[in-house]
Amino acid sequence: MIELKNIEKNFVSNKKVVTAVRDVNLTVPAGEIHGVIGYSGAGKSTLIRCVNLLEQPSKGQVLIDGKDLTKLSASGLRKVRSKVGMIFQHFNLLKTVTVYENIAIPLKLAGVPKKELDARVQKYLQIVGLEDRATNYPAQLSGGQKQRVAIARALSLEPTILLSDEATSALDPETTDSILDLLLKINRELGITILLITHEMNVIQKICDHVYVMENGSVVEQGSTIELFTNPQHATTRKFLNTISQRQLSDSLIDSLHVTGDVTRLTFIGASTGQPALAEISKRFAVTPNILAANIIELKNGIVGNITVHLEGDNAAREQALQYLEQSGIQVEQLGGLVYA
Ligand SMILES: Nc1ncnc2c1ncn2[C@@H]1O[C@H](COP(=O)(O)OP(=O)(O)OP(=O)(O)O)[C@@H](O)[C@H]1O
Repeated sequence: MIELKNIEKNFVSNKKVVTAVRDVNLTVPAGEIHGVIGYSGAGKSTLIRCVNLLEQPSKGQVLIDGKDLTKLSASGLRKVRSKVGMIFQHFNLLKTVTVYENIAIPLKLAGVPKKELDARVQKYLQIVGLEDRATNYPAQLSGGQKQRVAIARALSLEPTILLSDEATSALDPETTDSILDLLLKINRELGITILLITHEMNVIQKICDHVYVMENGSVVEQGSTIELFTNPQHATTRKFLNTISQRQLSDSLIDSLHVTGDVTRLTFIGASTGQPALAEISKRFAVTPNILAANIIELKNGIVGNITVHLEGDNAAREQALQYLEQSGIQVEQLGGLVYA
């Protein structure tokens, strides 16, 4: 379990104090995957580097499995740090040695006996699917394969926690997916707790249980991934969600669709995604729903469907139809400022 309590980090740059992280609190229970998302400069890297004290926080406490890292001796800190692996955007592999040595060297430094060392390297190369690449050099591997080696290197020290600093940001979408699948597999099969930072909403969507949105050093919104995808509160969260599915239709798009009435967004969560809700309101009330946009988003812990409709019908019929949808567990939200004439 990771607990950050009131973490603040200040840097002095050109005689000015820059507060990179301010009063951040977060708890990642054992076995979960939590993600911190934010734009460049939000403070994500500084925050994640505070977790293993690569950055010493200016204020606050960092607890790993209940132990406050800021209060430990150097040897105590080394012991707790060995439970915390880390992977990076640019992989940080040694270029002049083989894949095998990249994994073996940190094990030697950690004092793992030679006999066990070989078994560990083979085991983790197999877990990341690179057992046939042991004698290759990093230059002979693709970006995705390099990240797999970095993951094997981190796992071979058998941590309980993995920190991921933009691990997929240098990869194409398909390779990103395969690395995210690998992170999910090690979370599920090895029970490893993961805290990641990213600027990509699809990373949050695919593997996170819980999300923190960061801006100017602070967490401006947090919640379960499903909560954030269905009921975002902060403008920055909404902007990130727009990168996955367009939440708001612009006035010009509505005009171009010749829509003259209400535009309503319906959000279906879990079981409600299977309901024939639009067919039902057409049958029950004197309304005609025209679908303007629709999508379905698969999250780690569920499915969220969105349909944006233009609902035709008189005021009373539309009100009854929307009430019926809400009573069926569907979230109803009016978009734009258009009022039915
Ligand atoms: N060593 C440092 N000295 C001075 N200022 C720093 C230092 N490291 C980070 N900062 C400042 O702290 C703020 C947060 O930076 P940080 O790298 O943590 O953000 P980020 O969200 O990870 O952004 P990016 O994704 O671009 O790395 C920025 O204003 C940055 O300039």
